[in-house]
Amino acid sequence: MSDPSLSALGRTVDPRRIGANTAPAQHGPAGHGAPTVFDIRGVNVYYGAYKAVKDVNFTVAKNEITALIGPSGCGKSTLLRSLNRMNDLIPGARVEGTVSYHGKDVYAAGVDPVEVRRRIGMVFQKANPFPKSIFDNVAYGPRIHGVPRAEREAIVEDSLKKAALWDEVKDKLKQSALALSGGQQQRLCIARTIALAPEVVLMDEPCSALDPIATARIEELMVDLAKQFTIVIVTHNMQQAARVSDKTAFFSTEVNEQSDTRTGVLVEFDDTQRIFTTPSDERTENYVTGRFG
Ligand SMILES: Nc1ncnc2c1ncn2[C@@H]1O[C@H](COP(=O)(O)OP(=O)(O)OP(=O)(O)O)[C@@H](O)[C@H]1O
Repeated sequence: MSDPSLSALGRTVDPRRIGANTAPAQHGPAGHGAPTVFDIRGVNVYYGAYKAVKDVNFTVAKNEITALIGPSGCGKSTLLRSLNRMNDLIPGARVEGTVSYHGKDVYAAGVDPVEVRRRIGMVFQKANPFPKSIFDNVAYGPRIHGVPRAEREAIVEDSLKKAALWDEVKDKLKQSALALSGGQQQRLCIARTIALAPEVVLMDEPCSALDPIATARIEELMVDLAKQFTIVIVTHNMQQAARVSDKTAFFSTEVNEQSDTRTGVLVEFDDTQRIFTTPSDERTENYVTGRFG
């Protein structure tokens, strides 16, 4: 199991930890009272002088699926990327406040962003397999982290099984990943992410380019993966958030009249069921009932 204590975040990756199974845990109601993975406090994210999201506070519990929803431009992807320091790769992007992961600020001095991104993996909106074989796509991360070839084979099989793709590709592992369907490519990208034995998988609208059948497949997979991983998903699809997530964070935008800019704010964070049935904020109710957004 990946060492969740963040004392190791500044260290070079230990290849022996890659591919190690995370202990299965309960998903759903049994997850209540689960340990906190992220404690996000007073987070503001800027692009240059522009404040894209402000004063965000919520927690992410282990082995739960947390959905970030809200209208376009309210900062969902920006906030998601701040959880694993992916915004570091965007020139001018800056995070204020605290993103605490198992009690340690991921932005603290000495924390290695590469190790942060290994523990907190990410799946993007559009499947982005490398122009390599199916095997090499999944083996890539373990290979560059020094895992020996013999062990990589077991990791590839295990990751493809966890991503519910093994049965479809086990006889063509040497074929190009680019020949897979869109839904298969997205499951391959999930396999590639989990091959590094992360604890958390961040998903940025992972189904937006997929048809309803491929989407249903990924949704089933998410619920299954949450037994083993902690998942944070950005989705435009409210039904999807309602179907798969345990907790939902609803974001909206506030207009700054002087600068004529919009800044994302977290309106409400709660159990998904409550957000969709008895939200406490009128803005949330208007959004989930389709009156706004
Ligand atoms: N790389 C960037 N540089 C500058 N501004 C950016 C950048 N990425 C996002 N923004 C701005 O930050 C704000 C929030 O964008 P973000 O993509 O996080 O919102 P979102 O809620 O995920 O939107 P959508 O649902 O449309 O994907 C927007 O005003 C956007 O234009």
